[in-house]
Amino acid sequence: MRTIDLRSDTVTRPTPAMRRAMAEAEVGDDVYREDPTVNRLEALAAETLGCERAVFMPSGTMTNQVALMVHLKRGAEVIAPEGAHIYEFEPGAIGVLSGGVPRLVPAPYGVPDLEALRRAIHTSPHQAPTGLIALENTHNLAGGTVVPLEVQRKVQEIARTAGLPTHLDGARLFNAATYLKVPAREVAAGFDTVSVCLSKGLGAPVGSLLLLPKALEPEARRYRKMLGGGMRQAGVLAAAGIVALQEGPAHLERDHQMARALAEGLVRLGLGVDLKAVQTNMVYARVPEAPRFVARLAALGVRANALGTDRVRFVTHRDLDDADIPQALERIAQALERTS
Ligand SMILES: Cc1ncc(COP(=O)(O)O)c(CN[C@H](C(=O)O)[C@H](C)O)c1O
Repeated sequence: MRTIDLRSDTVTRPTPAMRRAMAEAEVGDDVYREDPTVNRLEALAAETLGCERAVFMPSGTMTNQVALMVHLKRGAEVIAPEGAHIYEFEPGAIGVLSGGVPRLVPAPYGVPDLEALRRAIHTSPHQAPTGLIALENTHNLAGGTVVPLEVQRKVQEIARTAGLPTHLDGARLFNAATYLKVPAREVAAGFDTVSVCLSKGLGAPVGSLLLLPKALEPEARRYRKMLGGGMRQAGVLAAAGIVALQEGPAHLERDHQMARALAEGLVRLGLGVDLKAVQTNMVYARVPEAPRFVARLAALGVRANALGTDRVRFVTHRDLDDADIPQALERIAQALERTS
């Protein structure tokens, strides 16, 4: 029986084109900036996203945390939307690596409440100073939801007025661009730093990029090295990243359509799904005793992640066959029958 893996788009495997590029990659020592393929990837990413420079790193967590280290002084606050990955799933790194303090603001569907965000900016000497405003697009825990460009621009205006930098956790920036039907550079526009993952929906086996101004690059590279992210012949990985940037975005619309079909099927099965939140490649469903349900589902050959006791996340991606979603729905129905 074919296992249908809906745990995350991080499970995507390198394509044959990526493997060929990896095998043929020209390499050098990237710590000395001599890996031609890493240099090509970084130049391509900066050009694609309309930023001055890009730094290749092993993970999205590292790109986010290096950005926070560049922006934040110890004891400064980073304002972020509730459920932000930089707070929820980068295990305490904010406090450990940058000495920053998270200040979460309400963000229904991942869209920050602008009034709450304005109020969260500290100026009193009795409080931690605000050092950064961060957004997440798409927003993972909110459901893979998209922050509208005009909201991003309003947040950037608030930050500018307050003299604050901005960071975008754009792990799934290309999913947001696909949903908005705009070039990726429009989603990245206006932020001081932007993280973009190659290893999720774009399909690369490893890696993320931190997009940033030239002036911040030396510090970002120093922090990357400090964290052990200085890589040697990383062109083998960057070669796949180039293919992912060039070919990956075209597959995302299908991922979104599969998620929509899955969501509608789950509703038909009686599960609680907020269809308004199903905008890209994620579906969150309310399922009683979620961990037990996920275990039963795994025994039926469908893998998904339980969040807490009553939510299950399903994520679609390019490695799924067209038959996988209908097949997954059949197996989900079986798993549900076993509970009744
Ligand atoms: C918005 C966002 N920003 C950053 C990251 C970190 O990327 P990696 O460190 O896993 O490369 C993730 C990974 N998300 C992973 C997933 O969704 O399966 C897990 C939760 O960490 C993310 O969703």
